[in-house]
Amino acid sequence: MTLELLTPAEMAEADRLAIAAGPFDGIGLMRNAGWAVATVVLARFPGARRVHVLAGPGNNGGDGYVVAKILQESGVAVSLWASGPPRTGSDAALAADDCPVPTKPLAEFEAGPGDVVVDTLYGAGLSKPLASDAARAVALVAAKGLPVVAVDLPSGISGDSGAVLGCAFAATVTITFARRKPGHLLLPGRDLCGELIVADIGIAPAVVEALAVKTFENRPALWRRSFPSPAVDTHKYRRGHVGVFSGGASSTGAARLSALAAARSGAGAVTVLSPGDAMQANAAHLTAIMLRQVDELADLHGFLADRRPSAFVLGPGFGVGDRARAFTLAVLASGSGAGSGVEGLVLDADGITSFRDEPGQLFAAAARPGAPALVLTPHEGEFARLFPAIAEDDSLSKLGKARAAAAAAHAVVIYKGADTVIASFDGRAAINANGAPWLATAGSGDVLAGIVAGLIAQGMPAFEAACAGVWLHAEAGSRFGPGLIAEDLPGALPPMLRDLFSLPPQSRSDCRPGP
Ligand SMILES: NC(=O)C1=CN([C@@H]2O[C@H](COP(=O)(O)OP(=O)(O)OC[C@H]3O[C@@H](n4cnc5c(N)ncnc54)[C@H](O)[C@@H]3O)[C@@H](O)[C@H]2O)[C@@H](O)CC1
Ligand SMILES: Nc1ncnc2c1ncn2[C@@H]1O[C@H](COP(=O)(O)OP(=O)(O)O)[C@@H](O)[C@H]1O
Ligand SMILES: [K+]
Repeated sequence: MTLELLTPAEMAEADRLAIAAGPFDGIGLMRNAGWAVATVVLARFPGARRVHVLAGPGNNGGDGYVVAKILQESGVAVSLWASGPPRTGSDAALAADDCPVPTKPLAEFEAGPGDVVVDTLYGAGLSKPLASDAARAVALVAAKGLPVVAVDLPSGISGDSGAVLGCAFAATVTITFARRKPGHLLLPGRDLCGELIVADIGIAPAVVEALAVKTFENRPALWRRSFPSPAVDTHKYRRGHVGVFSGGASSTGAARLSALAAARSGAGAVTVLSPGDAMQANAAHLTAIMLRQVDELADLHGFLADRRPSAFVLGPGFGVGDRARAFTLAVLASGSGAGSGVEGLVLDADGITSFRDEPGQLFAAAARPGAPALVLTPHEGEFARLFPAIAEDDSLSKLGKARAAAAAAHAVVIYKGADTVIASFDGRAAINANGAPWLATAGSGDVLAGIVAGLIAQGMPAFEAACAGVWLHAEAGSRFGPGLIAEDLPGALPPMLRDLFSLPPQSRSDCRPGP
């Protein structure tokens, strides 16, 4: 499956370019779309008592007229309910002229048990909350529990953001065209699409390539090519060395979770950097992971000089304050970012919160030429602390917010949640969709931070490492399932890694480098 996600505007441009390039004109693409939908309706609902096609005023409605015609010609009982006539001269008007099924006003829509609804009210062109006739149809279908086949998107869902404008259908199956849209993966859109089918309607790959899309679904094909694989003659320090900062005596567990995850992700060496008062607690619980006392900046500089770490995690259980800020800025000041030295810093939890009053200090340090890559891993609350203006901007989707934050911070931002978005300051972004609610458990984020740092330490570029880490973490949680606690996650990684290494080598990556 292709990874590119097209915004509705990009999809409209793809339609335009495809029509210009041929062989299909607008009505040709619409007929292909209608056929794809009718095929799904016939295959999935062979016993439908009646199919109700709800047609809107735009080209989404145009698809509906094609579907109604094909279904009626296939012997299905069809009712066609329209919210209004299509705009004169549009492809939808051509489709309506060619449709033998009489239309009835949407405001009078009725349906009964055993019926199926095809939703072609609004797709990519949804621009405002559903009007009363459409909202009434949504409520009636929900009350009767009828299956809905949504075309392009369930009406009411924004293709850009996945948000519900007013109200929306909850579809059993959604058929979209050429490529998925962000609203198919972002919540609540993802949930309301039901099963998602991407139909080929004759838009050539070259058309999509011409759009130079920068938004992707996060799947292994996006980053598999740069996933670190140990050379046969490697040694442990060539596999990267991660330093994980521990909190004080009463909060050491989070750092150890990160450290274990970094080791499981393949880093050759991991050291927990512990304050003196927590050395005993850490020593009692570490085996393969190394331990070093770091109280002052001078201790950190000693570690940097002696052990040449390639990535750090700072934040889990660390405590909020001056010390977190000083260590963060020292790490960001240390790296060469060019193959030797510190390649990256994953700043999580308390590390993020420590900069709530002076985010500019962090962002300037990350923007310094040659600085290690900064990866921020905020959940919603932490995001709002570091990026309050972006968090409050209701015009931005989660995708837009993550992108804006990454640009502001000169960082890779992993905006966590059930629909985690990974965004880079270079404009690339990916939406993750393989997670499961079992991941919502204390310490789960600490493990994610460790995986990402482990991958960066092994030489994976920060955006790819962030995407790979999010995917592995989510996959581990989903496969483990009920009963998951954070301690289980590092140990659940090896089967995922084995699967990754058994994938055939890719000849190309779908992830274009940034500018
Ligand atoms: N030839 C083409 O351009 C093709 C278009 N396709 C279909 O065309 C759709 C996009 O068509 P459009 O751009 O016409 O967009 P839509 O059909 O989604 O709706 C746009 C129209 O509805 C109005 N509108 C938006 N939200 C409204 C609301 N809540 N209440 C009342 N009116 C509202 C807009 O002002 C506009 O007139 C796609 O989703 C896809 O289903 C496909 O058939 C493929 C080919
Ligand atoms: N409902 C959910 N579905 C999928 N993933 C989730 C869900 N809720 C949380 N997660 C994931 O679990 C992790 C929780 O991280 P975080 O909130 O930092 O927890 P903690 O601070 O306890 O470690 C994140 O990676 C997040 O994306
Ligand atoms: K629709």
